[in-house]
Amino acid sequence: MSAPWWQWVASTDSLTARLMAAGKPGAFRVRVLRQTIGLPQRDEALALGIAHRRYAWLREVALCIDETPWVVARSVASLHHLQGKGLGNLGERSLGSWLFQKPDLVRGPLEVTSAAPPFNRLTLGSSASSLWGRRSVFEHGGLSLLVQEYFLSTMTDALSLPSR
Ligand SMILES: C=C(O[C@@H]1C=C(C(=O)O)C=C[C@H]1O)C(=O)O
Repeated sequence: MSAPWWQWVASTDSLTARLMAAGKPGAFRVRVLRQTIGLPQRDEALALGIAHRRYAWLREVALCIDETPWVVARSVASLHHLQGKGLGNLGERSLGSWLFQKPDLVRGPLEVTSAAPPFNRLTLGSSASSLWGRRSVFEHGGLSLLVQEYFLSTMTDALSLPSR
């Protein structure tokens, strides 16, 4: 991975904050693609240590600058953990803004992939392709939340980043 991409992919602070800083003021927006109760994929359940045939909270978003998706993300949490956390009302507010306010927040190790997002609808039907993906588990107040983020080729063009 090139050094400029490493700066993005290996960062452990809020990606929302980084994207806001990289775009023009006010240009950042979370577009919710899907938020639902559904079955996690097997690898997601494994990463969270939950049963993969148990329903979970799933949220898929595009993180956009000027309406162009730069990152697509899918987050997964067990329903049991979610109770009383108020995540259902998040809407188009960023999960990152919510998470990074928690004083007890712990982020597990990052796993990185060059594979495309395994969730089809996140390709958005656009010509953007995913260059790097990563995931980690956030822990806060008994909640374990798997956040998977895929960095799109649109960022390469907009920020003059290397091809990988
Ligand atoms: C985890 C963060 O939150 C971002 C916001 C998300 C959302 O609103 O669903 C999903 C993934 C993120 O990249 C972050 O800002 O670091």
